Amino acid sequence: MATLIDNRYGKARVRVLRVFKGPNDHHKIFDFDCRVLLRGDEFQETYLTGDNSKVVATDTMKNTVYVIAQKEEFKSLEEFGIILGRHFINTYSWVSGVEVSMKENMWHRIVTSNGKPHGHSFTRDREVHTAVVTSTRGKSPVVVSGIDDVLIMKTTQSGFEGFHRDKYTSLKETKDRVFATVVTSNWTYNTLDVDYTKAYETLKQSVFDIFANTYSKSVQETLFLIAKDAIGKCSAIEQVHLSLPNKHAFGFDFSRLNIENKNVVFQPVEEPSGLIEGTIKRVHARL
Ligand SMILES: O=c1[nH]c(=O)c2[nH]c(=O)[nH]c2[nH]1
Repeated sequence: MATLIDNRYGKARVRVLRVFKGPNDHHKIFDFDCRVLLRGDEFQETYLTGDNSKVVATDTMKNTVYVIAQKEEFKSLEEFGIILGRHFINTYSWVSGVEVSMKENMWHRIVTSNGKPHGHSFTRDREVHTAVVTSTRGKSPVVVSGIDDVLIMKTTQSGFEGFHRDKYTSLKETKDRVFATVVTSNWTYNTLDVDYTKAYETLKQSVFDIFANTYSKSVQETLFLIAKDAIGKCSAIEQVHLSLPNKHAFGFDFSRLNIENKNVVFQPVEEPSGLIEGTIKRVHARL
C-alpha cells in the first residue's frame, strides 16, 4: 500500500522582464524569475488515478504570469506575487493555496558623464531581491522578502579575540583583519500595509551602515547589529534572518621568508568559509 501525503505543482523558472514605460523614455524595470505552485485537495486525483480534469496545466500557469505582468500595475515583486496569488485563488475554486517565489535581478541606472542616472539604460551586479508570497484561500497573503548575493568587504575595523581556546585551536587573535562576506537575508512583516521597496532599501542600508561604520568584534555581533538596526528603522519588519559566510582572507605568512609582515598582503581563501546565521525578532513594548 502507498498513500499520497502531500503535493503541490506548478511552473518554475518563468523568466520575465517587465518594462513600465513613463514619459520621455523614462522606464522602470522588473527582471525576475518566478515560480508558481498550486495546492488543493482535488489535485490528488491526477496523482492517484491520472484524472486531469482539475489540473490547471503548468503551461497555462506560465502564460498567466505573462498576462498578469502585462495587465497589472505593480510597484514591487511582492505586490506582483500578491496579485498573481489572488488571481489563481479567484479563478479556480478548487485551488486552496498558491506559493509565488520570485528572484529579481537588481539593475541600476547607468550614470553617464553628465552625472545623471539614465532613463532606460541599466547595469547590474550580482545582487538579487527575493520574495515569496504564500496565498491561502480565506486568509491574508504572507510575504517574505529577501536579499541575496551582496558582496561586501572591509579591510580594517574588524577583529576576533577572546574566543575559547583548547588543544585543537591554532587561530591567532586579531584586532585588525579583513572581513568579507556575501549577504543573504530574508525578513517578515507585521502588517499588510507595506512599502516593500522602502523596506528592502532600509535593510540593505542597515547592512552597509553597520558593516562599514562599526568595529566588528565578530561576524556574529555584526549580524545582530545589522538586524537590530533594520528593525529599529522599519516599523513594518517583524523578523530578520541573516546568513553571513566569513570569506576568509588570511595574512600571508612572510615569517617563513624572514620578511616583515606589514599586514597589507592577504590570501583570500575560497574554501572553507565560516558560516554565521541568526534570526532576530522585534521585541514589542508591553503596554
Ligand atoms: O567572527 C568570527 N566568528 C567566528 O565564530 C569565527 N571562528 C573563526 O575561526 N573565525 C571567526 N570569526
